[in-house]
Amino acid sequence: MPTTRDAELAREQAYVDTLYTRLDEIRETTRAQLRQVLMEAGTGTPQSIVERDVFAATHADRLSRLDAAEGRLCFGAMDNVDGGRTYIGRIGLSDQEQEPILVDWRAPVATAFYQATIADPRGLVRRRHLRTRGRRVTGIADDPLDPQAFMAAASAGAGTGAGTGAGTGAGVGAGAGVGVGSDVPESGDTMLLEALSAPRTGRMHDIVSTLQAEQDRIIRADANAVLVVDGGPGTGKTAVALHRAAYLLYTHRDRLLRSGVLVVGPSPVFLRYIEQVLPSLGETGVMFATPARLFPGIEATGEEPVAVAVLKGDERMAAVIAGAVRDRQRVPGRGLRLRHGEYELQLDRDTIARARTRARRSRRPHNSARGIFLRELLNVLTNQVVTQLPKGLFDQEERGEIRSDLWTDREVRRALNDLWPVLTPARLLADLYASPDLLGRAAGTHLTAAERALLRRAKAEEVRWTPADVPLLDEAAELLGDLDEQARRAEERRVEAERTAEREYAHGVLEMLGLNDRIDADTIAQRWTAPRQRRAAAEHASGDRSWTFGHLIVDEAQEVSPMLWRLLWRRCPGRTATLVGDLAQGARPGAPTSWGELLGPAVTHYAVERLTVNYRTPSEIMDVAADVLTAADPAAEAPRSVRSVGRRPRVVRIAVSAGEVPAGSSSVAAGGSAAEGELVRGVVAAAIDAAAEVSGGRVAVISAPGRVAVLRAALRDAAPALAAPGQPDEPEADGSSHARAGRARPELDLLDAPVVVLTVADSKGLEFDAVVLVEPAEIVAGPTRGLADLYVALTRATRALTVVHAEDLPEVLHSLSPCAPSPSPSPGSGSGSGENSVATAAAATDLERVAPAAEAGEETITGRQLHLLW
Ligand SMILES: Nc1ncnc2c1ncn2[C@@H]1O[C@H](COP(=O)(O)OP(=O)(O)OP(=O)(O)O)[C@@H](O)[C@H]1O
Repeated sequence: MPTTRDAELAREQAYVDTLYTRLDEIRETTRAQLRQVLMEAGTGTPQSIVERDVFAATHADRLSRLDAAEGRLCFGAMDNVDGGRTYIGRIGLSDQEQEPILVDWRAPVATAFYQATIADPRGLVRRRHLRTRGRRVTGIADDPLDPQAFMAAASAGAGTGAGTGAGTGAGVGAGAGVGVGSDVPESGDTMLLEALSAPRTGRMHDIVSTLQAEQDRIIRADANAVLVVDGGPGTGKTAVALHRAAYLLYTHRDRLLRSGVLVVGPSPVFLRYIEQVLPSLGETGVMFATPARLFPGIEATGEEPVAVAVLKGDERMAAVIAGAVRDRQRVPGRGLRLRHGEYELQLDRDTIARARTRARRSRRPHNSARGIFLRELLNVLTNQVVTQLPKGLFDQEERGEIRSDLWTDREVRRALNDLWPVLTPARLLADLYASPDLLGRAAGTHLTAAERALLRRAKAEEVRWTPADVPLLDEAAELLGDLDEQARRAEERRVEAERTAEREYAHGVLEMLGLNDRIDADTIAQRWTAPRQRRAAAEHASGDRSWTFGHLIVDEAQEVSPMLWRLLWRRCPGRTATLVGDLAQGARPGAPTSWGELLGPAVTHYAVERLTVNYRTPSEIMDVAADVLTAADPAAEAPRSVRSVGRRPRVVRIAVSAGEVPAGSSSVAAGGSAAEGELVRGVVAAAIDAAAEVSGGRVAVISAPGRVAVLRAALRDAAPALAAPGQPDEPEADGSSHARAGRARPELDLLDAPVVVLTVADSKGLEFDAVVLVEPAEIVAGPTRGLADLYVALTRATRALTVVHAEDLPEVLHSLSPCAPSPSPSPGSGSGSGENSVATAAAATDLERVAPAAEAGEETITGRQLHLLW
């Protein structure tokens, strides 16, 4: 017998059917309009061509947004006090009479959907969530928002969590979730819990249907300011930042499509992890970059010791670079003597100094002020030649000839070039690192001798740029100015990139319209100028250092060094930015402890919004992580986990016979001692076990950098189906700095593997169903902020954490020690029991025979080179 709920489902299905029918109609109309525009020959007046291109771009844009809305087109509805109902979806739709039938989630009216609570119902009596699969409505969840209805629902569905005032986030109980057809009402919390408990796919998804009130407020905050979104791990900072980008592009579309939005994230793997979110929301006008790629033409893949990266990020380096540029504008103590043919010429110290002052006063960058300097000195030299000529006064034309003779004279030219050379940023920096004299003069009193020694590189040719070099190159470029040649090449690269992008785009459009056989992509790409403009923002940034963005979004902002901030503000001089981060996760030794300190004097006005609910890490794991946070900063507050999974972290201790040294980069690199072998086998077994536990989900093995290569190789041997085939063996076990040379970026495949081995730095911002954490003591003892790194590693898992160690656990992990209450997996966890792998048996055996570890050997994972410090 059909229930009320079945009737409700049928009613919602009918409405959703109407929406999809309308979506199909609009799509078909748009497709037809686009087809018509594309088939026009385009031989009219320039104005008509421009108009046609603008139409084409508008239709194509609209079509791609309509396509992106296909999945979960409508996900909710609001019942208003006046009896009306408003449906909320990924895009706005109107019927044939232009009456709205679906409201875009970003429209002002949709705010109530996310923010209404029982205490503040915002004119609503009920919020309804729709669960859909394809075009089918499979579930309904209601949040009653008027108190009487709430009481009624609460007594009808006691224990389901109905009416907890969804939108408040925390407090979702485990085990909620009711299938279709049940008469027990579901709430918005059920939907949230479902989303949070779903297996991870290696890619972040949009959260538009379950956004929480505190998140929504941030997304809709004023665009014209610097907004800091602060929050612990898993609080949705990244998700919020991306949804904010989509919101800003919707609200300020014209302005932001012209100038673009720049999103900076910590690593290529991270960018790959988030790349689908904005397209799934129908937005593409965003440029993504890692700090290593913010200087056009350079991909900074080198690595260097943490202390060097930290020094390069120090604001004093701005003065050093400025000093280096000034130092290359030389005035020799005794002036210059030159021979030009039969003429003896002389430039005394004062003359050169005067020319230099005049050039500097122009306030032009070095390479363009050079013209003034050279002109001054060539004039002086020309005069000297003229006065030595018997003929006396010369007219302008003859003087000009003398000048160009002087300039083509190799000796004269070399001497003048030496005084004020043409410089590229790369040349300036490479010379600086290679020469103690240059560095000494440039640094003046800004750096100590020990700091100068840190920057020193053996030979200029060996320079491989690191991420920390990028802001220095940019700083230098700012002071040096463009070389004509450089600018020309950059422009060529940009035009080529645009052409390729247009061809691909046109190809996609033709495929979509089924016009492949009637018109070719090149023809469209050539005549279609509007998309070129549309794509220009993103394309420009990779080839044009001077491009400025309309909005800047920085993820993991706590890692940004003062020098990198200088670069970022040059890219976004309007200072309209969303900066998301967590100071407690900062890896940089001596990192600032407040946002004010981190942002420095360049940003005097900013607002901080705090997210407090952890949507990722279950409470069983977060309890352990919270101890680490407290040890690092007793005043810090850990975010509250929104759910528990009934599974405590598992610990596998590898028994080591006395006398065997458990850790050490050299033994690790070489494949190691018997103890190392045991540890590696234990880790691989735990990873296989975890993969079985989260079947279909994702597992990360997180270790100190020195172990990554060995663990990857061992995993590939033991379980090739689980390891990514192309996993890079970086960073090198020997700690060499040539880690990523010449690779076709295989690290990007990492997210597609069921099990990946990562350093803490590479795992930043990512999440996995299960994490196997290797030798936490090594992570704590690393060259970055060890406790912060441990905190990051512990908070990556959505379901299961296994710690494998041979050394003693760090004191902060006391709750995991065998003496602490319930260290072993709790019964009924739905995991660990009865898995078919050897690993479970091995783990159990190891736990049983917790042998006293050998005295921890000398810590050898030291001075690791790290590429993630900016
Ligand atoms: N409202 C929500 N609905 C569904 N899922 C959510 C919601 N908020 C956050 N999540 C999920 O929680 C997880 C953590 O979010 P996110 O990665 O944005 O956190 P974060 O604060 O950036 O974490 P970290 O600081 O560790 O990088 C993601 O899977 C995200 O999709």
